[in-house]
Amino acid sequence: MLGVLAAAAAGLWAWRRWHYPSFWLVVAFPLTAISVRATWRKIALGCHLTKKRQRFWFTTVPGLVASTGVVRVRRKWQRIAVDTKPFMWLPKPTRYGWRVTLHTLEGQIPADYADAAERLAHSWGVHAIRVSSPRPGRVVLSATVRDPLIRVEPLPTSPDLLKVIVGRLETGGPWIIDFKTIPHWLNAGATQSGKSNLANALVQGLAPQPVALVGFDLKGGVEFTPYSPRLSALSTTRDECVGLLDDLVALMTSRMALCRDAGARNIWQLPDNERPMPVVVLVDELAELYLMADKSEKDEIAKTSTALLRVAQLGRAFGIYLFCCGQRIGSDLGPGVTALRAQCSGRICHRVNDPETATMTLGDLDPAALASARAIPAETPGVAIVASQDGQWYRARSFYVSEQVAEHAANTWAHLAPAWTDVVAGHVPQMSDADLAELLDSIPDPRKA
Ligand SMILES: Nc1ncnc2c1ncn2[C@@H]1O[C@H](COP(=O)(O)OP(=O)(O)OP(=O)(O)O)[C@@H](O)[C@H]1O
Repeated sequence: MLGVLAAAAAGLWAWRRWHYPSFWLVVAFPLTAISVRATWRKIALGCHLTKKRQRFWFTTVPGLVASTGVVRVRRKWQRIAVDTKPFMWLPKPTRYGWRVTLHTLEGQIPADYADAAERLAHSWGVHAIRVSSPRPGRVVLSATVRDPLIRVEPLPTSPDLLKVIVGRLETGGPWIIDFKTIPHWLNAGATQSGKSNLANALVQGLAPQPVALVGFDLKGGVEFTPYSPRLSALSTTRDECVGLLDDLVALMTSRMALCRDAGARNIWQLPDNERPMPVVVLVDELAELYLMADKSEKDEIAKTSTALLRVAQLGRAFGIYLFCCGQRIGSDLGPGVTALRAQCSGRICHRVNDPETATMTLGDLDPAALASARAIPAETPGVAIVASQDGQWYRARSFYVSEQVAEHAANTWAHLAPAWTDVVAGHVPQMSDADLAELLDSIPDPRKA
């Protein structure tokens, strides 16, 4: 008997160890679902999610004090106030845990459940609970049993232009940076938080696409110089930055004229053979563009700041996109930064040292997002809070892309880098849709690299 039990336990352990997804579905999830349903009343009470409602109560021993300790029962049938829990549907399994729909009680809003999320997670012993509301009166609790971002496996490359899969969301879905939907991005984080790794993932993803890449690297060029074969332009000093920004503004003005003459509102409405190549501008250490060593730099900084802001304001329609990285992106750097931040709807906040940076990067998001950003541990570089236009925020982690891998991609696809003078002169049209589809289909899968 003992031998059979030991063999069964060893079998279950091996099953869990070698094929967790099927073990979760067949063994662990049904037990978890039963336990979630069985404990809901007590947990809802402990998390203050119940409401008092009048109910008929039957007691076999009139005269005793009822279990709530409040009501003295005099008759067998009595109308008393009882704690009612929100109605819970059956939990459903997900890739990393489970989710369940609840009916809110009168006067409750999804924020009440979001406030209680941490208590719920501790009560059920899960990694995290996220709250969403698909429609009024319903709240969905999504539980992740284990942190899915401890280890992230690469995904296939995206088959679309200007779309790069850079990591995974905590939901298990891909973390996509899509410049066509969200043209400008801010990527903030303390040192060693994973900002450069994300930029590497972006370079690796964009290198095989027909886009012109431009780098601003005021860390003396240490970050982007290895990728220079695939960059059409790279500036590493303040002077070079001013010149390159002038080029970008001139490029934008000429594209504006092109669109106006063709009666188009943006470059994507132009015919195939006239559409210019999109430009992605990567900025590392944004603050350096705004820092003033002495007063003689004041005019130069004002010029840089205005040009960058113009690119951010008007670039979207004319195929110029920004990806700005920095340790601090605060208002103390001047009004130019605040205005630029307002134009960047894509926000990525890696681990930060001070709550202020999280607030500055993630803006007026849900306070839970700020708390989550501050709680990112140093042991998991690359984990970030990502906010985009859908108003939702997600925990996500970038794939690990070493400098060598990104450099290899930059060298492999160096022939796709157009000369900057040609881009500025408008001599680099975008490929036809058929050629573009063929090129994007030919990109090798990074999982096989
Ligand atoms: N997604 C990830 N998975 C695993 N390791 C990562 C990931 N992202 C970053 N790292 C590791 O964390 C360390 C710091 O990353 P990175 O250089 O990108 O940080 P950073 O924020 O750019 O730092 P700094 O501002 O000092 O340049 C590196 O050793 C890198 O290999």
